[in-house]
Amino acid sequence: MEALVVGSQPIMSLTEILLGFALSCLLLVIIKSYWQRIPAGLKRLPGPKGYPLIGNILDLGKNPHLTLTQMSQKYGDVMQIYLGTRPVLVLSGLETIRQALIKQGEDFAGRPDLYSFQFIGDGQSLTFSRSPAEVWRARRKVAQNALKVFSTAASPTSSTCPLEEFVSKEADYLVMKFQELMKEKNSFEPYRYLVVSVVNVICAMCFGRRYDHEDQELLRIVNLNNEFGAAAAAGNPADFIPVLQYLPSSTMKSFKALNQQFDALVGRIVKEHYVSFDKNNLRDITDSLIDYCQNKNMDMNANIQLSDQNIVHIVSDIFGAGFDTVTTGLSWCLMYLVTYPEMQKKIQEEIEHRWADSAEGYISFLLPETSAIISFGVTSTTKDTALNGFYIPKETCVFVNQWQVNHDPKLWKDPSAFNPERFLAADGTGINRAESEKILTFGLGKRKCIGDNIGKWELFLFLTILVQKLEFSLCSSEKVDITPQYGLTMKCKRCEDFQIKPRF
Ligand code: HEM
Repeated sequence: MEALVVGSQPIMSLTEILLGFALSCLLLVIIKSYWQRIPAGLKRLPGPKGYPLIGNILDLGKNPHLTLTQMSQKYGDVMQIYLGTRPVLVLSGLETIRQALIKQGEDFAGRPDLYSFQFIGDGQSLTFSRSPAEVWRARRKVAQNALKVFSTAASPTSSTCPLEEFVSKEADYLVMKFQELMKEKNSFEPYRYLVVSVVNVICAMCFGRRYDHEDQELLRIVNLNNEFGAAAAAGNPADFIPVLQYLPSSTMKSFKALNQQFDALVGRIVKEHYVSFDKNNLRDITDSLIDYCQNKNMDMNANIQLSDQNIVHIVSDIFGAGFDTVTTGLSWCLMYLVTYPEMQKKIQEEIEHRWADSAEGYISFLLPETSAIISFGVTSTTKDTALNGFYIPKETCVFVNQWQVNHDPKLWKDPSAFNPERFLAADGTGINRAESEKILTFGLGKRKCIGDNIGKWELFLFLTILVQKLEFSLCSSEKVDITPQYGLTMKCKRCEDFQIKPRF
């Protein structure tokens, strides 16, 4: 090999020179990815230093919501961490979050291009895909419309809306089932029964059918979604360290498989709907989407077309988003009612004496206190932007720390204490709107949950019927641990010690 020679001494071989050059290039690429040019007048995002390649992943620990809340006290409401090699903007503080998601809503309305998102709904999901803004907006509108028709409009055969009918049926089933379990075992764990009932409600809305609680197809749906929740909560390292996408991963393999199974299942039900579809008798959300699709396809001026496959994805999205959240909210409510029996008594008295206006009563204070169950919202920036004077490039992944807002001592007196009465209006009549609007449950702005009213209404109805007919308590006098378990939805620990007494 030729060598660089000074006098008679070679000081560097050509191989060494090439290697040095390659390393310098690599170093430059790494520095460039961490070091961005900041436009004049704006500041660089503050945040903790991370390790090369893994960034701050190890700092997050088992409770990222708590760690990031702590970090925000040091670095502020707008800070940047690194997960692997990906910069992530973390937003805290209600005013900062309102500024970003509402006042600058268009800038923060994207979804990040996480590797795992492309396997949800074949990369076409309404919730997770990165489809162009106008396509996402049109699909969101279609989904909102379909939800409205089957959740709030009066059904032709009844004075109540379909959602009310579905929930009443399921709540009555639960009342019967809990009594049966008491006879058999003297105590029970409620979550596994609540989840099947909540799935049945969303099945009734989406597919017009109620399943028997032992039905194998229903249990498969429940299991697939439990697995999805577990995979999402565990986090996927390949989303943040791209090189891992090319290595075999058993977690990723089962995540892909369960998404395919879920789509195949919904696809089959949608196909059956096409066969029996009758334009003059729309039975459920799936029919309403098919109808929309056919009308749009006939309308040559329609700028956004919905394919049959898109229908499958919209139904899957509504279905997937609508039951883990509601079940978790409901199980928290029951957990608090057995932990604070005096609250249960108040609700029961109120239901008996003021049934008609109980929507403004104790349950409506209990719900915001117990159903703020989402730790983080996850969005991304759609263009280069600025927030609170900091520069934020296009396509930055954004974590919205909802947990921090819901436990912020600047917003709440004694934030960790159970105190539904914080939502009571000063004159003692009804709910204090300004206070309840400070709670972040359903996100804010362009990406806000489209099922918020359904979710609230469902929780209210389930709870009212259950508490009216049953008295819930725990069989052991030991204090239960009600520390939330970290996940995108924060769950309570399963508890086998529930018992009930029928009230009439
Ligand atoms: C207590 C119950 C619920 C909670 C706490 C909840 C919470 C949320 C949150 C935090 C988001 C994300 C907002 C963001 O990205 O900033 C969301 C999105 C969404 N939710 Fe809900 N949700 C609930 C019930 C429901 C129900 C019942 C449905 C449907 C029937 C639903 C459908 C959706 C959909 C489709 C999205 C995605 C919207 C989009 O990306 O444009 N949710 N929800």
